[in-house]
Amino acid sequence: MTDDRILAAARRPEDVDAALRPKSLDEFVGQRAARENLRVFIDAARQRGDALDHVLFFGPPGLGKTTLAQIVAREMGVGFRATSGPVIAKSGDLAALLTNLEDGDVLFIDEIHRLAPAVEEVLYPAMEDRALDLMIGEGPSARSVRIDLPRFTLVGATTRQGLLTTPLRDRFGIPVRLQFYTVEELTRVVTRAASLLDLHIAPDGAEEIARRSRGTPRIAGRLLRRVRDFANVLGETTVHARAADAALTRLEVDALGLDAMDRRYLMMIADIYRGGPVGVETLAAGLSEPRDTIEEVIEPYLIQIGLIARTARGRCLNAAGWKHLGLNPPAGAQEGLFDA
Ligand SMILES: Nc1ncnc2c1ncn2[C@@H]1O[C@H](COP(=O)(O)OP(=O)(O)OP(=O)(O)O)[C@@H](O)[C@H]1O
Ligand SMILES: [Mg+2]
Repeated sequence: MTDDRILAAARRPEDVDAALRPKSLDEFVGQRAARENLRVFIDAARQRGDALDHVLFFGPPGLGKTTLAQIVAREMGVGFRATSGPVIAKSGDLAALLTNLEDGDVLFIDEIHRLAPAVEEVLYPAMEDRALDLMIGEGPSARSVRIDLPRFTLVGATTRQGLLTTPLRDRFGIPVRLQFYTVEELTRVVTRAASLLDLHIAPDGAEEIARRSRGTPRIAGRLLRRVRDFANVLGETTVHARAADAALTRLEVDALGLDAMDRRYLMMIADIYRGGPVGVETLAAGLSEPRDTIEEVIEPYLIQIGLIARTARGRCLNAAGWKHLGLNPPAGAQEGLFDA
């Protein structure tokens, strides 16, 4: 279900992200604080001729974590090796990866919150001392041997910073939280992507797509492609706001950029739970969606734009949420408590 959503922020095969990926920090739109800090740390490391300290990127899907990881390697002028938490099954797999790195390389571990505990243990001395502790032999005669590793930078990415163990989190010298993009930033992302796709788009057309992209560049790129399809079929040479709006409405992306799944989620809180509070497990069961999807993909943006609130007792619909659904909160609903 979730995979079919045009607005799902998770990567899909047809996204061909690579074509639209910015290749340098200067090309990368938005995330100003993160960009400026990275620039300083990269320049400093280069001046010292040292590897960059380990970097952790965290934030909702599609905001540019993988893209920034690649940019870090490029700006440092070093090699880039990529893997992901669930792929590294055994500690030996990670040991093999680490011993094969070249001096200064970036090792990118996506979904780093999903590393097996035994694998994570190998990572600690590797990150801290650039060393690998290997056990040789078994039983009473077993002993541990320390192997030195090349200098390297671990770049981790996660959508769930809260699921990282403290020892792992503490070993990243440069933690970077990615934020949802503003409409102005996404307008630049759309304009840039359109020119890479050889599509003429009017400023109001780019802004219309930007406003409906859930603060997420990946979604902006995807919506742009679908709008392009409609424009092609209709024989429009330049995409204006009206054409973008017509295409997005047909795709059931509403004025705030919410899709059918978001509206089902909001309706469930409104209709069945009178605005909440309602627990996330209950919502997950009612919507037949995994709890992770609700928490990582659906909720962050709805919270960001103030339609719902996450409280200790569960999720509540805010006044703006009721309004967006075109409904009035029932007398005595909880929302007023959280809107102030
Ligand atoms: N700042 C940006 N400017 C322009 N395009 C961007 C920017 N950030 C991301 N993109 C585009 O958005 C898409 C998704 O980015 P990316 O794959 O880096 O996201 P992610 O955070 O790694 O997502 P996930 O959590 O699913 O792995 C890519 O096509 C990329 O080109
Ligand atoms: Mg990624």
